[in-house]
Amino acid sequence: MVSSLPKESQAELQLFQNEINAANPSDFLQFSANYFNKRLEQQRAFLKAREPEFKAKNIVLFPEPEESFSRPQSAQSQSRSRSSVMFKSPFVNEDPHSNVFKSGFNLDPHEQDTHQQAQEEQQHTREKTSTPPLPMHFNAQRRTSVSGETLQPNNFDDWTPDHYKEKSEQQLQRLEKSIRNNFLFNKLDSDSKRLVINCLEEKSVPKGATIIKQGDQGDYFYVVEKGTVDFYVNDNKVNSSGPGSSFGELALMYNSPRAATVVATSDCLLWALDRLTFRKILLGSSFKKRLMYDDLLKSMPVLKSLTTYDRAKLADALDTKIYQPGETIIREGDQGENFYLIEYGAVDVSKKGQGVINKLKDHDYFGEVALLNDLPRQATVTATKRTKVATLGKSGFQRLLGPAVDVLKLNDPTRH
Ligand SMILES: Nc1ncnc2c1ncn2[C@@H]1O[C@@H]2COP(=O)(O)O[C@H]2[C@H]1O
Ligand SMILES: Nc1ncnc2c1ncn2[C@@H]1O[C@@H]2COP(=O)(O)O[C@H]2[C@H]1O
Repeated sequence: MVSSLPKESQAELQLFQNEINAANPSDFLQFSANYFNKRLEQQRAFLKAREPEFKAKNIVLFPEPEESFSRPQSAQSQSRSRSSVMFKSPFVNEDPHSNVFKSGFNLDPHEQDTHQQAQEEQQHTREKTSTPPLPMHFNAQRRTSVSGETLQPNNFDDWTPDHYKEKSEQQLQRLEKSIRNNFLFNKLDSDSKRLVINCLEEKSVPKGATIIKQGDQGDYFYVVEKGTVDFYVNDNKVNSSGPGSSFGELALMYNSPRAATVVATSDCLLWALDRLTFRKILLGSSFKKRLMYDDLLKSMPVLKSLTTYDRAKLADALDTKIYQPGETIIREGDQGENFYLIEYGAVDVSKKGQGVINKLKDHDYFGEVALLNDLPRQATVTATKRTKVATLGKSGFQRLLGPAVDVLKLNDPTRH
């Protein structure tokens, strides 16, 4: 860490370091460029929402470019103004390299990995450092976009949060209680959290009212402050939930029709977040894992029987690990703790006295035998290439695989 830097910059570097440790990217520069542009976008969105507040204090966050250059200025002041107000990212459209970035940026979904632990560390670090004061020459207008961001399909440049309304102290206290244990909000850094909180709209719903109808288009995501709701899929009750829980994310995430009908089973007080803010802020952070693992989970034949909802819940529980060639992932005779899905790479399965008995690759799985049968590991699994796996802990394995467990049992390689 460069100790001469201001405290905020040091905190920022620490966050970055955490992300790097967790993702272990093979293309460091690509990863870094994406990371910092994302941070810039988040900061921009946060400030855009608070623009009126700053205007009232005569602070211009988003200066008009013409304004900056139309007034006659001394050479000295002009050059100062150019560098401070019109700072231009090297990745703007006119840059000769920009086409390279535009066409080649979505390289490898592998580089967008983030580890839950790192996110929690990030949250922890940010919680400790309050919103940094604006630097003297701060310019919120600076360009941020470089890549086709797969996780955040719309561009922040075109977006202002329409539903932004500073909450009263009393509302904030209530909200703090409702979202304290909601993992979606715990994943947000403090700026984004504040932005989301101020974009939430309060909605009272009487007992018996239908809040969401299966098949409808998605408009809002909901957090329950008070009351209880039931979920119905094709008229069958599948779930219920209460204060602190949230629902209505699937249609907004996947641009799909509502997957369930949601009915209030008591008078409810809800907080609603509009579709666009949800996609801009929550999708890329709180639901990052769902998007990150979506392709993998969809492509695995063993998981074909899972619904979108099941897959989403499963993705929430996954973690990523990368193994280098020659590394042992599972050792025969050990206790089983995890189930593994291979995102990419190759592994050998071997048994004492028998040598290699199986070879597995992209989109195969392993580690299920010990968990299904409560046995020690039945074989050793070793990476033969750089291998990236998604891991699911024992309790998640028992809770979240639903009908896929029957398929795993049927395919158990030790059955005969
Ligand atoms: N078993 C379930 N299947 C589908 N959706 C569910 C289920 N249980 C809860 N839900 C929630 O119900 C919501 C209905 O709207 P969405 O499809 O947008 O998002 C859905 C989920 O948040
Ligand atoms: N023929 C095999 N015998 C035992 N395990 C195998 C075989 N082929 C693949 N495997 C995988 O190797 C894993 C070793 O750990 P588990 O016994 O938990 O689960 C095992 C299976 O997922």
